[in-house]
Amino acid sequence: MFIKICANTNLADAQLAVELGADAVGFVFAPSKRQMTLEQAESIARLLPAGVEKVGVFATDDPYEVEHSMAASALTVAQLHNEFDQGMVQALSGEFGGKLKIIQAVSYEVNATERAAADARFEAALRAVLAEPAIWAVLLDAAKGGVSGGLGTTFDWAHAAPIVRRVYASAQDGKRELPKLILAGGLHAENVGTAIAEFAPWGVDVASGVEAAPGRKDPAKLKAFIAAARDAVR
Ligand SMILES: O=C(O)c1ccccc1N[C@@H]1O[C@H](COP(=O)(O)O)[C@@H](O)[C@H]1O
Repeated sequence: MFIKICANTNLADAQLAVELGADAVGFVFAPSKRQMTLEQAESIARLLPAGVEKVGVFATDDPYEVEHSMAASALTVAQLHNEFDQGMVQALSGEFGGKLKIIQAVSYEVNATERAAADARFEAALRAVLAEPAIWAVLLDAAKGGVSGGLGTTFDWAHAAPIVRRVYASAQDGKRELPKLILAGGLHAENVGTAIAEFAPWGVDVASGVEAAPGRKDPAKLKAFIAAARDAVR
C-alpha cells in the first residue's frame, strides 16, 4: 500500500512521516490553509531521502507553472488538483519526455442536487483520465460545491466504489497498465481500513485526518494512520 501524507508545511512533520513509513509526502501550492511556496517546499524536499516521492500539489491551468516548479526542484511527482485538462497533461508530460509522474485528481461531488447527473460527470471524468497514458495515478477526492482538496470530507464509498470498479474494468484493454488508484478525501486512522476494503486502492492519501491543526501534523494521528493503512492489507 502506497501511503502519501499530504499538505506538509515544515521539515519536522515531513521527516516524521517518512520515519513512520510514508512512501510520499506532499506540498500544496494550490490555494489552501496549508499553501507553501516552491522555495519553502524545496527547502524541505531536498532534505528527504531519495526513495520518498515528493509531490507538488497544483491547481493551475498553466502547464508552464507546473513545468517550472518540477524542473527547478527536488519534487518528483506533480499532482494536478484542477479538473482534468488533457492538453495540459500531454504538454507537461511531453516536456519531461514522458517521464514525469503525474497524479490527476478526480472529485466526487458530495452535495449534488442531481445525484445521477453528478455520478455521470464523475464517471466520465474518471474514464477520460484512465484513457490518458501520461497519467501515472488517479486520486479520488471529495468535492463540496465543486471545491475539492484538503476538505477532510469523505464521500459515499459504497455508492462510488462500484462506479470506479466498472470504469476500471471497461478501460482495461490488456495493452497497457492503467493509472494507479489512490484514494483520498476525509481519511483518518479509524476509517482508512474500511476505505481500503471498499476500493482496494493502490494507495491512500491524507491531509486533514493526521493534523493537530491545519498545516501541523499530530504525531499520534500520523502514526495510527500509517499503521492502520498497513494493517488493512496484511
Ligand atoms: O490539503 C489541502 O489543503 C489541499 C488543498 C488544495 C488541493 C489539494 C489539497 N490536498 C489534497 O486533498 C486531499 C484530501 O484532503 P483531506 O485528507 O480530505 O484533508 C489530500 O489527500 C491532498 O492530496
